[in-house]
Amino acid sequence: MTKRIVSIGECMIEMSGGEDRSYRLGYAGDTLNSAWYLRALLGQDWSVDYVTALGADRYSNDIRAFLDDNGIGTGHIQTIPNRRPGLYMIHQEKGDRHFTYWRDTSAAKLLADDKQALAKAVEGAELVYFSGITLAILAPRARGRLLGAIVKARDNGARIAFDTNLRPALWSSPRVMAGVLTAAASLCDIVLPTHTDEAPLFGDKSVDDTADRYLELGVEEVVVKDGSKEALIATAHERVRVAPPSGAKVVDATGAGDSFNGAYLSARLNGKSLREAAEAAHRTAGIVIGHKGALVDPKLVQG
Ligand SMILES: O=C(O)C(=O)C[C@H](O)[C@H](O)CO
Repeated sequence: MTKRIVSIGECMIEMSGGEDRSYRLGYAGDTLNSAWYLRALLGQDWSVDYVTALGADRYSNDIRAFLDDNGIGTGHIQTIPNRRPGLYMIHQEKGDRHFTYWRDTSAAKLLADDKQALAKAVEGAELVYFSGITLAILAPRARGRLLGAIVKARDNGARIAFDTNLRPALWSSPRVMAGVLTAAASLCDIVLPTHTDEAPLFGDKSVDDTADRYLELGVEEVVVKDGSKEALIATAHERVRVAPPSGAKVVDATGAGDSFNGAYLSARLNGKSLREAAEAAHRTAGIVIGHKGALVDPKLVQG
């Protein structure tokens, strides 16, 4: 029987490149990016569904077709007729990627408005994945509805994976961001934060501090990414440190963490150890950062 993964969040129109003012149009968003790499790396005994809301416009229809063509389930995507997808542009500055968003009125902001649709979307899932961006785009009551559906899925046997994915620009204040992300993480089995993003907000002095903070909440497996430095995978019984392969060429770091998560989770679902999963994750992220935009041809990461 096919096992099910559900990833919940926002897919946007992505404009990458920008040399001579020419851009490449793609579709991306952190939770979709992870779903993309999960789809690329898992066998056909797994189905990967993307849960979001889109409009009925041509770009929304293109996104649906793009997901369908690439084997990502669209059956639980809601349609909000008077809304459109959000958009973001990537620019490179001081060795890192930066995002500018047009997403304030995107359809995805309403993805948790229909409680029943949400409950149906996560039904029977083995793994539910979401992120701090998923929570950031929602109104406070919608956040509560989403977390309610996630708790219910967990009670029914799903494992819950969460990347805190800090985006201060999407939150009303750092205090609200820290409070909501901490509360959400406490409901999860696997949390995949990025140390350098979390350190200024939570005062973590090391990757171990970041891991300890989530372990203390009761999270079973904490996967702390740290850019080009070693990742730390921590459980109550084990701490594994895995360095990325050296010599990766960075063209565009967009999607590095998301592809790491997708590869890590797919390896764990395939029964790999913490170390093997982190090695596979670094390998995949190392390929993704060599290309523009968040999503690379699945064949490039399957080898
Ligand atoms: O920043 C966001 O909201 C995005 O989802 C855009 C990018 O695809 C994502 O951040 C990359 O991690």
